[in-house]
Amino acid sequence: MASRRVGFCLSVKKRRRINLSAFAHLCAGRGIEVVEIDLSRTMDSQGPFDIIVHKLSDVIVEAEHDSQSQQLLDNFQTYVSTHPRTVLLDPLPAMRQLLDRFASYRIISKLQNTLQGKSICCPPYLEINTTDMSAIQEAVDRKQLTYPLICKTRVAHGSRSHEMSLIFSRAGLRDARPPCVLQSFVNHGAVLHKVFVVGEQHFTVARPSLKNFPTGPYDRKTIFFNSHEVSKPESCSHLTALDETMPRVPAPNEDLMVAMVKELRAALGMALFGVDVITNIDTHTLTIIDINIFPGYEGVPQFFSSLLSHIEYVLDMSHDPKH
Ligand SMILES: Nc1ncnc2c1ncn2[C@@H]1O[C@H](COP(=O)(O)OP(=O)(O)OP(=O)(O)O)[C@@H](O)[C@H]1O
Ligand SMILES: O=P(O)(O)O[C@H]1[C@H](OP(=O)(O)O)[C@@H](OP(=O)(O)O)[C@@H](O)[C@@H](O)[C@@H]1OP(=O)(O)O
Ligand SMILES: [Mg+2]
Repeated sequence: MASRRVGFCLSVKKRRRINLSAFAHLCAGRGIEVVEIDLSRTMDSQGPFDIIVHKLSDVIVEAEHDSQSQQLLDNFQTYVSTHPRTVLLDPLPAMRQLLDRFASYRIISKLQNTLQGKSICCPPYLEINTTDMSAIQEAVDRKQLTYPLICKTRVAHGSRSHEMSLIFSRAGLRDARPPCVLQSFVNHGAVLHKVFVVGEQHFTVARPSLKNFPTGPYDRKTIFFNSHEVSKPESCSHLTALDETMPRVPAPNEDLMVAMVKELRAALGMALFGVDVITNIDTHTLTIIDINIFPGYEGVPQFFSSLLSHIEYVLDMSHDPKH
């Protein structure tokens, strides 16, 4: 079998975390060569590639205000468009939707309609584009969003996108920093499930999450936090500590997760993504709070073997004359 080449285009942080040399070793046993792409060099000099696995979200976000990142992105895009036989995991337009929380919550809301009757939902939310306080207050009232509200930046990826706040009353709305999403906080017993998707497969891991709060509004100062302080495996924050007497919420139903992942894969047109779900402690409704591009897959020992099978599957399909 002729050797096949997989290019990886990742940030320094991601490369450090992922241990690419271990994956390269696994691939070598299947006649697949792994190449780390250096975006600052010409792509042609590093190719050819049968497939490119990337997480260009940082570069795309930076390209908005940085011409050097824009140049790197242009070079990458030129290579991709002049090499149509190179498969991209995942396609850039598909990935771009998830850089914008406005777009991703629209996708989740649609899914709620597609999976009607299956007890899956998206928390009620608003897209905020204005600094006009009275307009924000009026929109919150009109949409009947319940307090507390969680405020998330419109940009969904990159270091600044994880700074959030919990707003407890109308007065607290002044702490919202547009453009952002205001979303009703859903009590879920401080447990989050991360559903990590790799093509046809998915893996679910439990993580710490924000604790329950009494339904508002009430007079309390806005809490500012970084999402990575509350929902990483090692997170240990006063915001996640739950009262011992609180009943435990059931784990999400697996059939429901299968249906959710299938619909989302089709809706997104992506293979490598993560869905963060919580279970409403009152209604037991599965609630989708976030979708992430190429997440960390921490706690998924099968990630490498699963990624390799997916790459092989995609390459076989792309060489099959019937496709
Ligand atoms: N609507 C909600 N109701 C209750 N808790 C929520 C809600 N949305 C978010 N959270 C809590 O806030 C945390 C961060 O939210 P979210 O996943 O949207 O942030 P993120 O920065 O996109 O995270 P990630 O690092 O997974 O991309 C969640 O892990 C969860 O604990
Ligand atoms: O920090 P990790 O590596 O584990 O992965 C995180 C990833 O960072 P990365 O850039 O290193 O992939 C984040 O990406 P950015 O939003 O910052 O772009 C985001 O997708 C998180 O959801 C991931 O956490 P997880 O969902 O897996 O807990
Ligand atoms: Mg996210």
